[in-house]
Amino acid sequence: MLNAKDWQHEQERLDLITEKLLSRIAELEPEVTGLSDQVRDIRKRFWEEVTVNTSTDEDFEETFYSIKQQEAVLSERERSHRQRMQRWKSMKRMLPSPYFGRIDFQEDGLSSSEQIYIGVSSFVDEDGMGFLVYDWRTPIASMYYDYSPGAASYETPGGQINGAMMLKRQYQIRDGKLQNLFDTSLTIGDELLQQVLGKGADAQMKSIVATIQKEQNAIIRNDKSRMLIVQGAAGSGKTSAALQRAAYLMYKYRDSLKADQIVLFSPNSMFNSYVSTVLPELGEENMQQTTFQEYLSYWLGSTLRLEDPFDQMEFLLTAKPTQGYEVRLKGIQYKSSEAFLKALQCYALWLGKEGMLFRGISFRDRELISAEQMKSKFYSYDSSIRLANRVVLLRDWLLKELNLLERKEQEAYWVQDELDYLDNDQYAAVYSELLKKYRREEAVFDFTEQYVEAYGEFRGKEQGEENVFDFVEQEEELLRRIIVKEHFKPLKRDVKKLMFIDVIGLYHQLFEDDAPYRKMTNETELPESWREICMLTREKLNRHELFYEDATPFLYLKELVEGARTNTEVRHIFVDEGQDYSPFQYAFLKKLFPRARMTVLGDFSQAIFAQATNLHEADSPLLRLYGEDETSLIRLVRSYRSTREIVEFTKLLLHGGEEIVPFNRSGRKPLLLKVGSGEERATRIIKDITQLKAEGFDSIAVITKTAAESHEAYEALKTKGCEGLRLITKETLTFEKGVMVIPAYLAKGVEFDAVLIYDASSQVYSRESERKLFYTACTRAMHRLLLYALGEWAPYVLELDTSLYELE
Ligand SMILES: Nc1ncnc2c1ncn2[C@@H]1O[C@H](COP(=O)(O)OP(=O)(O)OP(=O)(O)O)[C@@H](O)[C@H]1O
Repeated sequence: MLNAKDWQHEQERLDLITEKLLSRIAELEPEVTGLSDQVRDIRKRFWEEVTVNTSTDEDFEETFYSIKQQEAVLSERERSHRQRMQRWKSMKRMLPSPYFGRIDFQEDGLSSSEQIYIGVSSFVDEDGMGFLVYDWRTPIASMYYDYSPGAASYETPGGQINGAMMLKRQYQIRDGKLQNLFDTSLTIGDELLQQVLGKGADAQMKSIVATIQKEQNAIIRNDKSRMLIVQGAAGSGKTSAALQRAAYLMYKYRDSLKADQIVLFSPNSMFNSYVSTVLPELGEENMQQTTFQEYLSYWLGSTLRLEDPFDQMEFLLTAKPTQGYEVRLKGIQYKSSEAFLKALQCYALWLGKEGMLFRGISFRDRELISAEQMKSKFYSYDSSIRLANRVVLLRDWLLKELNLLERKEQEAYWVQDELDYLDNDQYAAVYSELLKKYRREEAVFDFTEQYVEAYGEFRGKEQGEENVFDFVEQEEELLRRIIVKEHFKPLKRDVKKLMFIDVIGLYHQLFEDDAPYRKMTNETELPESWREICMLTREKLNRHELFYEDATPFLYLKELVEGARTNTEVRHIFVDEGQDYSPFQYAFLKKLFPRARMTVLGDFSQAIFAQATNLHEADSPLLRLYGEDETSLIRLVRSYRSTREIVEFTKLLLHGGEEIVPFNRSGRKPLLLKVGSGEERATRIIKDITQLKAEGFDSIAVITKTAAESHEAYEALKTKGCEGLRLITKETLTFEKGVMVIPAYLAKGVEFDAVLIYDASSQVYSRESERKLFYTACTRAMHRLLLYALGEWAPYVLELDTSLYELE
């Protein structure tokens, strides 16, 4: 056990490290500022230092090397400045709490053990030889997360190092003062973890480096698999593990991996703000963060109005179970499936033989090139050439045709009209623009020869009047060319953007009827109500709109026809809330980022979208995406977010199907309250919120099923005088502490001190398909969970054993 002497010894060491840090920071300070001045200075005087002389070959060579040398000096200074700056910043960040852990490790064959202190960055002794603090991401530090005292080992590039861990100690240090010390045995610091988890929710997610658990460490440091799937219970630290993993990868591959080569797909923009501080807290730059919806909209551009996933969700949650509802649901399921993906691939093959649709090119109400002409040209190419390559051939042919047509067009009447309408100033402006362009970039014009002639005439005119007539003639011809060229520019631009392909028509064509669909796609098993699905899809497309479930297939088809627009820069993709993506969307991501590794984190028990993907069962399409050998699956079953009482309650909402082990932190049982009226509920909720605030909870969410219910709840609570209440909608960009009303699907991934389920009655939650949404809402609670019902309880609550909750 720790005694006063140990404590004193540790405080002394801490003081020593703090002193060293302070002195190194002070030492670097003038250098850091001085160096940036130097770099600025060199940049400014760059050309003063090089002698530019190109008279002879030797002079030229000398100039060349002088520039090269100056460049090298500059980049060396810049690099050294960057490095020092980073060191200086990391030491400043370490100062309040230089380390959080220590292990004493004796390597096999050595006679003594080494004390290894672990912190958010490394801190090396002045002589550069010894580590005073090891970065948590170093190989040796991994033992801190993986072992209890006893036999231990770690991997290095040179092989495995074995030995014995004699001690494992944890520290809580604040502002350079030792607050607490724990020697741990079995798991790391249940005591420290208890303290960390007992705290209140924050507006921003925190890093967990001091208390990473062994199974989380396996996720963080896994760099073998192309695909890493993490199926983890609610609150098991999936998001946390993902963020520390990004930090780990940036450290391990710091020479080759930049922050913008990692992309995180998150469930919504508010979540992005919630997690955005973790990496900077760890001294790393943020990775790229986006949502799948954002990505789709970006690629779709303005061609079609895209429904957003939350509107899709709202429809599914609020629509009555009419036939239309069932058809939409069936459509979503089919369009999300691998079967549809295969159907589209077959469709693309079929298009290689027949059925391509083009859009004719028109100009001033005349068709210049018809769709039929394009089609016959397209199918005249060798059929063994890939579809997308034939599209390129057609594009080049169209550009040539347009050049010919452009030349012909110069004689058209409308050109004469435009010429007549040019006033003198416009003439002069066009002409002087012409001159400037000519001088700058002769090659811009493909009629240089004539221009030079005209230019010559112009000079002639300046010298004498004889050549005026010639010049005017030339000038008119040039102006005609310019006028037509300007008008043809958008046509050519559209051709370059492949807008002559009727992608909407191609997608539409798929949904025309039963028999053609089978023929075009080789599909044998059509979903139920296929005709109705077709009709619904066509109606939407005719309005130039796209259902959310159609967006990925539409873009996929576009890629198949036009060729893939892949991103080869991105090396790692993280997909959080991965259960909410369809197999189709995964296949699309893989195609878009062919050089990236993928980390998918999710919980099938929280699958709230109709297109959900099971992440870990044997038949999961995710396991097939990169093949078994390239795939690792890690399961997290321990839940850290909620108290044991809340976990026990929520776990049984799922019939105990998933294995979930609560972390041993106790609190009050969930409270169930039946209310007689909406007014009574509002009054009671306000009273409960006041009480919760008085107990010190400052992040409180009233969770509803839908956005519509959120509005209703917000109005009801406001009318009754609830102060400081915020309404969270899909447009909300930042996550803040306080009291809020939020629909369950937007609360995904975030957490609150207390959660109040606005209406847990069977009037609101009755469908079996909404069980997971209800579960997701309840699992957002860290310390307190309160449920209200106007009428009978939802069936999932009625099934529960009454010992799991308090009733009022
Ligand atoms: N090793 C850990 N040390 C300290 N806190 C942890 C640890 N692991 C998880 N937590 C905390 O548990 C909470 C839940 O973590 P996180 O949000 O990462 O879980 P999740 O699995 O993504 O949850 P969900 O799927 O329910 O959204 C967070 O407050 C996080 O800080």
